[in-house]
Amino acid sequence: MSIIVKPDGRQEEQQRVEELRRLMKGKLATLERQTGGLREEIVTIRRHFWDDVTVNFEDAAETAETYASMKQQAELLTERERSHRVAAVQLKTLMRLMDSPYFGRIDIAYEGEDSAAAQPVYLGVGSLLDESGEHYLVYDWRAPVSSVYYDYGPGPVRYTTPAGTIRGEMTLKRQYVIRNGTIESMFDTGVTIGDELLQEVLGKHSDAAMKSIVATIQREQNQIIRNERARLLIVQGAAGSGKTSAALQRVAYLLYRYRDTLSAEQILLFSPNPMFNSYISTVLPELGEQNMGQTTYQQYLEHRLGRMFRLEDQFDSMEYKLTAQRDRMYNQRIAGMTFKSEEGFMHIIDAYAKDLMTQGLRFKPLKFRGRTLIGEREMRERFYGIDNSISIPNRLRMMSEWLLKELTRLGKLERKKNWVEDEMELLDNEEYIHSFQALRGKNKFHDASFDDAGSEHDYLASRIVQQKFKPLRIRVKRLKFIDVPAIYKGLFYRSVGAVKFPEQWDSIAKWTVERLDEGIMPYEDATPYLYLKEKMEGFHTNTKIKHVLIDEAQDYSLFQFHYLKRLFPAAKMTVLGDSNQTIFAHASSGEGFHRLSDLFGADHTETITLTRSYRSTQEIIQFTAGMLPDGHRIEAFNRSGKEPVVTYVSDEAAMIDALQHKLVELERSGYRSVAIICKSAEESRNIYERMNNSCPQLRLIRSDTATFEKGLAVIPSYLAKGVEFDAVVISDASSRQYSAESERKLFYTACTRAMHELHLLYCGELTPFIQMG
Ligand SMILES: Nc1ncnc2c1ncn2[C@@H]1O[C@H](COP(=O)(O)OP(=O)(O)OP(=O)(O)O)[C@@H](O)[C@H]1O
Repeated sequence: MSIIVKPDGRQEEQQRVEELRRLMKGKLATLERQTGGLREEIVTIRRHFWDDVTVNFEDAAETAETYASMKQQAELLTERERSHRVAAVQLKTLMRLMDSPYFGRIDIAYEGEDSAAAQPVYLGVGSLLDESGEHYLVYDWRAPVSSVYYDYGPGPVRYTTPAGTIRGEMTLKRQYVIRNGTIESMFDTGVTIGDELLQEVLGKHSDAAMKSIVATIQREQNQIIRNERARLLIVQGAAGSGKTSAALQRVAYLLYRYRDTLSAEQILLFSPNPMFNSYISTVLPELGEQNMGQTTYQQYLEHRLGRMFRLEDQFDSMEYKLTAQRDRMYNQRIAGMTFKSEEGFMHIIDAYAKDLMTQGLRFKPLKFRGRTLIGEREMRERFYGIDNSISIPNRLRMMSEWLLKELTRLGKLERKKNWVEDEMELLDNEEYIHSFQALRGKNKFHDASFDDAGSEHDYLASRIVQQKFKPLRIRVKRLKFIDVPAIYKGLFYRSVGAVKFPEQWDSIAKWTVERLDEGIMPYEDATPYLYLKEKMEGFHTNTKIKHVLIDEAQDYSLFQFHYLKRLFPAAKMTVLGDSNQTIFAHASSGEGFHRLSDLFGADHTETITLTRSYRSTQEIIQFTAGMLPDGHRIEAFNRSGKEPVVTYVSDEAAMIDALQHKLVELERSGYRSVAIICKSAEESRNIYERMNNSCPQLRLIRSDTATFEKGLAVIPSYLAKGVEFDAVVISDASSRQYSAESERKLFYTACTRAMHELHLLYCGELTPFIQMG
C-alpha cells in the first residue's frame, strides 16, 4: 500500500503509520550520516583553514590572490555550516515525528473535484515529505491548509495561502492519539476538535511545565494564533480559557509563517513573574522552535532605570496593599498608585514637558576635583538661549556639543594647574616611552631631536587632563548633565491648575518626593519617571522587536501600555488578559485593559473573546463563576470532577491541622501538584513556618522563585496567577481576608488555579464572595 493513498479502516491507518516510521528511520539514518560527515568536514576546514590559503602580500596582485583564496575557504565553511544546520533541523523534526507522526487528518476535495476524489491531509508537529521530495506525507500544523482542521467541520471549507484563497469540501475529519508508533485511539469528529481527546488531555494530572496544545486547538484560539492583520490584538478570556497557550502557539506560528524574515529574538514576551517564565519555557522547544525573548515589566524597568534608584518591587507594592492597612499613609498611597497609573497622569506629564520647553529644566553642574567647571545656571541660560521652537531632545544634543567644546577649552586651561605637575611626577617609565612614541608618530619633535622637553611636557599634560576629563565627557555624551530626578520632583511642586487631582494630592506629592530623596523609586512612579526622562532625552526605541506579547495584561495600566507602544514602534502587540483577574493596586480598575483599543485606533485593533474555560472541572468553574457579576458568561468545558469543599475550622491551630490533613489526602489521590494559596506573602510565610517540620517537602514560593516545580507548595495569591495546580487549598477563605470589593478578583484568581480539586478552609465568617447553594 502506498502511503499517499487514502486508508480507511484502523488497520490500514496503523499500516500507514508503520510505513511512515520505516521511511523516517531510513531518513534518520541518512541524515545522521550526513550531519556526522558535515561536522567532521567543518572541524577539518576550521583546523586547516590557513593551510589551504596562500598568504602573500608582496604586491597588489599577490594580495588580491590571497584575499580571493581566503574568501573561497570562508565560503566553503559557511556553506558546510549552513548545510549542517539545515540537516540538524530536519533531524530534530524527524525525531519529534517518530513517536507520533501526526494527530489529525482532513480529506479535502478541491473546488471542481468530485468528493470521491478527496485527498487526505495529515497534520503533525512538523512536516514530512516522501522520498521524491514532492508529496507531503505530513503537513506542519502551521501550514496554510492545516488551518482548515481547526476552523471547520466536514462540509465546505476555505483557507488562505500566500497565492490566494482556496476552496473545497471536507469529507472527513479524523483525530488520532498515537504513542510509540501505535494508534491508541482514532475517531472521526464534527466541527470542533472532539471532546473525547480534550477530555483525555484535560483530565490528566499536571506537569511541571506547560504543554503545547497543537492537537486540540479550538477554533477561536486558532483565530488568535493565526491573526496577521491586527497591529494590536486584544484577547480577553476567562480564567483557564487558553490565553497563554494560544499566545505561545501564536509565537510558533509566526516563526513558521515568517521563517525567512522573523527570528525568535525579534519576539518579546512580557510575563508576570520569573517563575512563570520557567513554567512556559518548554512549550516552544517542544514544537521545535527557539524560545522568544522573555522578560517581566519589573526587569525591564530595572534595566531602564539603571543604578540611579532602588526600584521598589511590584510585589512589594502588592504586599503593601494587602497587609499595610494600618499604615498612616495607606489611603493616600493607594490613591496615588491609581492616579499615577492613569492616562490622565500621562497627560499631566505631557503638559509639564511642554512647560519645560520655556522654563524649569534642571541641570547638574559639571564638577571636577571638587570645583564647578560649568554651573547649573550657566547651563540653564545656555539651554533657554537656544531657539525654543526646537524640541528639548534636540536642544539637549546641541547643549551636549557645546559642553564638549567647553570641556576642550577648559581642559587646555587645566593643563597649567599644579595637580597636573604632581600627576606627571607619578608617571612611570612606560607612560613616558608611550608618549614619546606617540609624539614621534605625530611628528611633533623637531629635527628628530630626542629631548624636546617642551613638547613632551605639553603632550603629557594634555594626556593627563584628557584622561581625567574622560568621565566628564562620557557623562555629557550620555546626557547625564540633565537632572532628571529634580525635574521629576518638580512635577510634584507644580500648582495643580485646572487638572483634577485626588484630594490627598499634597500628601501624595510630599510622600513621593521623600521616597525619591531617599533613593527609592516607588513602583507606581517608575513608568511616569521613565516616560518623562525619555521625553527629555528622546525615546530609546527598540525597532528590532517585531512582536510584543503581554500576558496577564489586566495588571498593566494604560500608562504602561502607552509607554510600551513608544518603546517598540515597529512591533505588533498581542495583549492577553482577563479583567476579572485584575489584582495589582496600580491597575485596580482594570481601566487600562478596557480602554486599550484607543491605543492604536479601531482600524488597527482586533479583539477576540474567549469564554470557554478548559483548566478546571465543571464543578470548579461553576463555583468560581458564581463569584463574579458576569460569571454566567463563562462556559465550562464538559469535564466533571468533585464539588469544591468548604470547611470550617475553629482557630488557626485547627487550620494548620486541617491543611496537613488535606495535603496528605490529596497526595494520596496521586496529584502531582498541590498548592496552598494564601492571600499574602506574609500569610504564606507564616503557614510555611508552621508546617515545615511536619511536611518537609513543602516549598515556599516567593516573588524571586525562579522555577516552577511539581509537588507541594505554599504560594501567595498574586504569584499564582498564570499557573495551575492539580489541587488547590485556599488556606483562609474567611471574610476577614476576602471581603472588600478589591479582594474579589484576587480571591477569584486564587480559586481558578485548581484543575481537579478545590478546597477552602475558613475561620470565623465565610467570605461573602462564595455563594453557598
Ligand atoms: N485547546 C486546548 N486544548 C488542550 N488544552 C487546553 C486548550 N486550551 C487550554 N488548554 C489548557 O487549559 C489550561 C489553561 O490554559 P492557559 O493557562 O493557557 O489559560 P489562560 O487563559 O492563560 O488562564 P489564566 O488567565 O487563568 O492564567 C492549560 O492547562 C491548557 O493546557
